[in-house]
Amino acid sequence: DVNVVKQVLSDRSGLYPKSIGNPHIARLLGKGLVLTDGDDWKRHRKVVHPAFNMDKLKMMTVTMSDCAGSMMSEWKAKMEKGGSVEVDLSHQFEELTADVISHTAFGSSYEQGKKVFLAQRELQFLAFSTVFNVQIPAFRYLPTEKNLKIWKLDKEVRTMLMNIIKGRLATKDTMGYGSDLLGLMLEACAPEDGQNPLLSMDEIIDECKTFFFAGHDTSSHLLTWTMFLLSTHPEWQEKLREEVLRECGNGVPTGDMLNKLQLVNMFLLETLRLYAPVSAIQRKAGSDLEVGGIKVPEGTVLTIPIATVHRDKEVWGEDANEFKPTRFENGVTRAGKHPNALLSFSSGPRSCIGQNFAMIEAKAVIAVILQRFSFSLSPKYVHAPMDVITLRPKFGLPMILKSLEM
Ligand code: HEM
Repeated sequence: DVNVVKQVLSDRSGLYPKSIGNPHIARLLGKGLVLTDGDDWKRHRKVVHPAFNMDKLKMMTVTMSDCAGSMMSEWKAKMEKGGSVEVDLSHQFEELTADVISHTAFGSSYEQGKKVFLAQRELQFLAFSTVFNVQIPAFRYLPTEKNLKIWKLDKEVRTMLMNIIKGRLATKDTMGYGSDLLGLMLEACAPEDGQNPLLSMDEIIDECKTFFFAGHDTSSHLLTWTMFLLSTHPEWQEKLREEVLRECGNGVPTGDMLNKLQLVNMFLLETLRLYAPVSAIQRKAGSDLEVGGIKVPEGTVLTIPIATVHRDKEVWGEDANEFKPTRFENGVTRAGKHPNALLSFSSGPRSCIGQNFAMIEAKAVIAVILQRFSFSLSPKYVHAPMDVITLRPKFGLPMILKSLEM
């Protein structure tokens, strides 16, 4: 029931704190924005918020398109006679979004940032390999082979991030903090008149780790499912290409140009509805409560089933299971029977802070691909969406791309 979902997600009084069962994930993100609650969360959100200011994000579009440009140059280099190539887009977008987040978060410190990303990725794989196991609290303190590896990697990530941050702080008087996500965050957290910085070194490190965790797979899967739907709806592929060429020509799209891509926007929203990269989120009851008329004891885990709400006929109409981007032509709040029915980025105070970043990135990447390539699904593709924390195609997304350049 979307009204019950709203009751939970719009709460500002701490009735429904976050619920994270896996201790490795908690360790992975530490005190970053995703896992904090209460006053700590408010302090973190205040510091991170300015980094996602729309004007700042628009300036990052060139970086995003440049990263996509390098990916497409590799496709061109592999092209066979006749100008076509088959690639696994799911894998390509994992690499691309890693590059984008490393560049936009760490700018001039990109090389070190990429190393952090790779170490953190390994840490993530180790943490997720136990996500569905029964959690025995004492196990996380035992020096098992896996725990030793996790502790070593964790220390490496921390040291690398601390060195990047210390470097920034050392050069702030001559070069400023920098205009990347890290620089903007350091600026917002700088101490005023001899007071302490808003976030400690450990908390800034945890925010950097959170950017990688929260902003990588999610963005990558949005691109993957968008390309899947564009290839299975060639008439939409044509319409979107026409719009991109009309608004952006053949050059690198600017933030303002991307803003005018209405059909692309509608297409992305419909993709987010049918293939939401995060298909469920969790909270717990902070005390004995009543939720949707049901008595819920303190500590009960509440799961918000985003994917189920997104296909609910009572909310979206009889065509809820159909792919129909035009349902968003009058905006997100009017697409369903409830204004808060699209939950891909959640809603309320704890909604995704990176949603504008993700939408701009998706528009920039899809626009430059449409400018240069037409594409169709490879016969090798097997439709098997798999939900492991995020929703991905189990066997990848093999796609045949054809160059549109003469
Ligand atoms: C298509 C891409 C994305 C999707 C679908 C997505 C989805 C979500 C969802 C559903 C939540 C709420 C989680 C919960 O309440 O348990 C969330 C929160 C969050 N997301 Fe995203 N996200 C995306 C991209 C990003 C990016 C690019 C970043 C940063 C670079 C980011 C950073 C965050 C952070 C920090 C939070 C926690 C916000 C808070 O609790 O105040 N996300 N995201």
